[in-house]
Amino acid sequence: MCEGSQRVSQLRVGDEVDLICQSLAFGGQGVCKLPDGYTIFCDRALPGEHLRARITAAKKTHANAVKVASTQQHANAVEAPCTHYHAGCGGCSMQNLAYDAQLAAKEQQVVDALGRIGKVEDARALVKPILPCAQPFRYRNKMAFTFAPQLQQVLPGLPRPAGFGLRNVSNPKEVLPVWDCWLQDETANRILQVLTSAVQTKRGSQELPMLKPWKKIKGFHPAVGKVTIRSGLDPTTRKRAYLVILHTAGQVKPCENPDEYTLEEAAMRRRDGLPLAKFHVPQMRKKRPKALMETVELLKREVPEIAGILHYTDPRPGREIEDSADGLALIWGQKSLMERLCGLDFAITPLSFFQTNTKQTETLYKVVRDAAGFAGDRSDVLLDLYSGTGTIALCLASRCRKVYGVESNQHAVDDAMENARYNCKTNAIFLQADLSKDEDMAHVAQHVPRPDIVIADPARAGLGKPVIEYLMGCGARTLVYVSCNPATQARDIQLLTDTAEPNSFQLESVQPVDMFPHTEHIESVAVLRRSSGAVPQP
Ligand SMILES: C[S@@+](CC[C@H](N)C(=O)[O-])C[C@H]1O[C@@H](n2cnc3c(N)ncnc32)[C@H](O)[C@@H]1O
Repeated sequence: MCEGSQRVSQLRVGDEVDLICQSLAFGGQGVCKLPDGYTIFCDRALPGEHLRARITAAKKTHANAVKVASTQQHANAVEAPCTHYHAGCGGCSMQNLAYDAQLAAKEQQVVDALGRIGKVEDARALVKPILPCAQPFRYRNKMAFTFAPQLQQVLPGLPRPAGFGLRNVSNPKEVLPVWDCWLQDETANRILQVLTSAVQTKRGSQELPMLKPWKKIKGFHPAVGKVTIRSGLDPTTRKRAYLVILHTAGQVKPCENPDEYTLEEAAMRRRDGLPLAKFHVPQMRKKRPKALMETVELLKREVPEIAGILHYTDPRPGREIEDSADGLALIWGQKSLMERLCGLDFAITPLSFFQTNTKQTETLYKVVRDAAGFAGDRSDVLLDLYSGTGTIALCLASRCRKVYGVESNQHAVDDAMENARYNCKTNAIFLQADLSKDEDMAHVAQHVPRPDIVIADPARAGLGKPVIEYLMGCGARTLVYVSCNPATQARDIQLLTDTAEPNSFQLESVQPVDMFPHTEHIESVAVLRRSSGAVPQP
């Protein structure tokens, strides 16, 4: 609602308007409406908040805005604890909303998507109360920070040094300096601080690869200069261990005749009886920038918890390591970590997906386990679609006769097989297939026996047509659909529960789980079942 007399046609970029935020949209922006129904999506607006906002983009259908100030005290507003949030950091979107209110807003988004997109009539009754995260800060085991040759100015008159940070919510071209991110632990923040200090030394600023090579590349996008910090659990010391991955564009080539493992790492892993991760990471070439090696020494000295440092070069900005491992090179230490989930040990590599909130993943998997409805006599065949490194399939394997995982990323499939061996799950099989392709889905259907239970945990795009068609005909009695996007989940639920289809499922419940407090991200687990009469015969 617009409290001023401004009309849509008059809205221009830079205008300020008084609004009341009605709800949160998927993506975390506040939804505000003008009297004629025109929608303004406003960053950082809280549901129910009266605010003044500045228009940043005005289109025919809607406008975007940033909050300038609250105009009335909001009942659920709290003081955000993080300094960077106040400065406009885009890493969190809701730190100044009380955690209970964040949970209520996320739960409501799941209900709304199910009703509006999924056309589910009794959506409110089917959505269970959202499960909160017991540790709402410092929960992420992986964060990426962007490098900027000039960070955003913190105060007028102060210099703009080089460093690492996160994008400004209202001006994504600017990278805000970040030294204490409340989403990751203190050790990861120490790594960030050491790296920023390294690029601010004279030699560092001249030689470090994230500064140099990208300048030579036409059309370079600065997002390519970044650092990823990942953590896992050292199985021998039971302490957190860290991988640092420096991403740059450019031409830093690995040596021609690389060993698959550093001798140091291989000896260490053999001694500890750990699996030698299968993926191939060449050692970085001998001639390395001096500043880089000084930074490595500094990191090792200042943060002894670091287990390995890698370098990823990519001439195509924005491409993720998971898409192509070609440019990955080991600078020092080990190239993978371990993490413990539901009593099993998993290898974490830079090449495959791993859930970023380890503790809350155990809550999520417990929901999946309880929803699966096992026969109880270990007779079930379970199919885990979009299986990543096999974590769900392996956590449930002891309750099944056989578990199958299907995943498009070959590195993740290799990790899953290694994880199965390491955890002695001899009834687990993992296949590589691109589930968006009919021929790959047909191949899976041919090689996997009729499943009793299917778990599907796709990326944000949801299930594709080949998967929906397979699910309708596969005969499984239960489908547990884990989603990080309530909109695509609701769209798929409508297709899977279409009563015009003889083999359709019935939606039993949807359980939202808060995996990512203070951010807009929403995870939900939908349970769909078929009555035995509707199960197609093979
Ligand atoms: C949200 S992750 C879930 C992974 C796993 N279930 C877990 O809990 O760690 C989605 C996975 O789907 C995989 N994926 C994405 N597109 C795919 C496709 N078209 N076919 C098969 N797998 C795909 C990704 O590589 C990723 O590992």
